Amino acid sequence: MYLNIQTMDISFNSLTTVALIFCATLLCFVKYRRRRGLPPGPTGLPFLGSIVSTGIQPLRHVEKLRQQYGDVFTLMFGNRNVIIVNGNEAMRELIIKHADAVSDRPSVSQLQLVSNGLGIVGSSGSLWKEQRSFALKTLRSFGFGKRSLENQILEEIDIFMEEFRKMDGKPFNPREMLSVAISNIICSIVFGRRFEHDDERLHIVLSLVNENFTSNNSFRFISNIFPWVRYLPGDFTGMKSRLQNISKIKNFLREQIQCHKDSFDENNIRDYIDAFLSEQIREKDKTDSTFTDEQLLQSLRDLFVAGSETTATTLRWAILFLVTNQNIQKKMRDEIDNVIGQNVTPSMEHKAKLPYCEAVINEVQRLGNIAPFAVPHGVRYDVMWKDYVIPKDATLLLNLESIGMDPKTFPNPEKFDPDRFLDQNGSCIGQSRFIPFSLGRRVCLGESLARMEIFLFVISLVQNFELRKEDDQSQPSCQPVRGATRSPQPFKIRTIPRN
Ligand code: HEM
Repeated sequence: MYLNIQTMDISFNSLTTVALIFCATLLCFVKYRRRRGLPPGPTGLPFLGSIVSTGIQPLRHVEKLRQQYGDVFTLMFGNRNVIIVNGNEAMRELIIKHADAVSDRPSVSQLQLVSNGLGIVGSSGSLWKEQRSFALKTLRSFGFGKRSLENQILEEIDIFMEEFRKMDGKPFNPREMLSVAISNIICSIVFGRRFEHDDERLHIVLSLVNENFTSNNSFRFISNIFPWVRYLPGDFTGMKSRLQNISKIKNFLREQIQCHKDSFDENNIRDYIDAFLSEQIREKDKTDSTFTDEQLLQSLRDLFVAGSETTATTLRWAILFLVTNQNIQKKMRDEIDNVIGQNVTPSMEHKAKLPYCEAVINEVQRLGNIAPFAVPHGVRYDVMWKDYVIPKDATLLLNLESIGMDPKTFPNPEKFDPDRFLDQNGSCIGQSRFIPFSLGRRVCLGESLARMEIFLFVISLVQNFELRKEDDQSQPSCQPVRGATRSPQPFKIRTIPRN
C-alpha cells in the first residue's frame, strides 16, 4: 500500500512535471514562433533567436544574410521581430511609400528607456509630430538653414582655428577642439550661449557623450532589444555605464533650463529653451499639453547630443582622410586658392564654385558613414510589402551602409576616391546616391545645419592649414570604431599654418 502510494506520488509528480514542460513549451512556441508572412530570415536558436550569431560582428552577419535572403529579411531576437532593410530601392519603397506606418520608434528599446517616449529622437505619434515641428520652426527662427547662421559658424571657426594655431606645429588629437567648436554652435541656438575651449564642465559632458557614442561593446545591440538586461549582474552590454553618463548629461542640461527659468522674459525670447518656456505658458491651461518640463529636458538632450557628436565625428573623418591622402588635400587647396584665395573668408556662396571640394566632402560622408543603421524605426500597424507582412511592433533597421557601400553604385567602395562624385566636366554629381541623413519623415532634423558646418569647417581648415600626419613614419588607421556611431580611432595630426 505504502509502495503503491509512493508510486502514485511519483507518477503524479512526473505527470505534473511533464504537463508543466508541455505548457511551457507550448507557451514559448506561441510566443517565440515565427509569424507567418514575415520577410524570410534564419530560424535561430530556440528562445534566443539570432542573438548569438549576430553578436560578435553584426554588420558582417547582416551582409551574409542579405546575400542569402535578399534586401529585406527578418531576424528574431527572443520574441521580437527585427526587420533589416537594405539597398536604395527597398528602403525608399518601404520608408517613403509606407511612411505613416513606419515612422514611429520601437516601443521597447534602450532609446525608449532613456527618453521615456519623450523628446524628438525617441518619441512617436502625435507627440513626436508636434515636438518635431515645434523644434524645426523654432530652430529656423534662430537661423537654421539660413544664411544668418553662417556668420555664427564662421565666428566659431575663427576661435577654433586659433586653438589649432596654438599647437604650433606640435602633434595633437583634434577631437576635443572639434567637439567644443561644433557643440558651441548648437549651444548658441538652444541655450543662447557658447563655452570657452578650456571650459572644464563642457569638456566633461562632451566626453560622456563621446563615450556613449563610441563604446564598441559587441553586445550593445542586445540592450536595444532587451532593455531589461540592465537588471542582470555586471554590465556586459555597457548599458549601465551609458545610463549613468546620460543622467550626468541631463544634470548639465537641467542647470541650463534653471538659468533660463530664473531669467525668463516673455518679451525677449533668446533661444530654443525660452521659446519652449513661452509655449509652456501659452498652453498652461491645456491638460494634455506636450510642453512639459520633462519634454523640454528630453528635446534638449536630443538636440545637444545629436547636434554635437555627429558633425564632430564627420569632421574627424574628414581630417583623417585628408591627412592620409595628401594629394587630395593639395587638389582641394589649389581649388580653394583659385576660387576664394587665401584672404577671403569662405561662405556657402562659394560651394557651387568648389566642385572638387564638394566631391571630397561627399566622399568623407559616404566612407565615414557615421550612422550605418540610422536610428531604429518602429511599425505602427501591419504593412503589406511585396508578398510579406511587416508586422505591427516590429523594429526596422535601415542599413544605410548597404547604400553608401554598394559596389554597383560605388565601385571599389572601400577606397577614398572623391572622383566618383565628379562627371567628365568636373561638376559634382550624385550626392543623392547615398543617404547619410536617412530619409522619410524621420530624416535628420539637423541636416541643413550639419551640411553648412561641414562645408565651412573643412574649407576653412584646408584654406588655412596644411594638415599633416603626426610624423612621417606614422600611418593612422582608417578602420572604424563601431559604437552607436561609426567613428575614427583616436589619431594625432600636425597643423602647419599657411599664412
Ligand atoms: C553629419 C551630421 C549628421 C548626421 C550624419 C546625422 C544623421 C542622422 C540620422 C541617420 C538620423 C536618423 C534618421 C532616422 O531615424 O531614420 C538622425 C536623426 C536626427 N538628427 Fe541627425 N545627423 C547629423 C547631424 C545632426 C545635427 C547637427 C542635429 C542638430 C539639431 C541633428 C539632429 C537630429 C535629430 C533631432 C534627429 C531625430 C529626428 C527624428 O527622430 O524625427 N543631427 N540624424
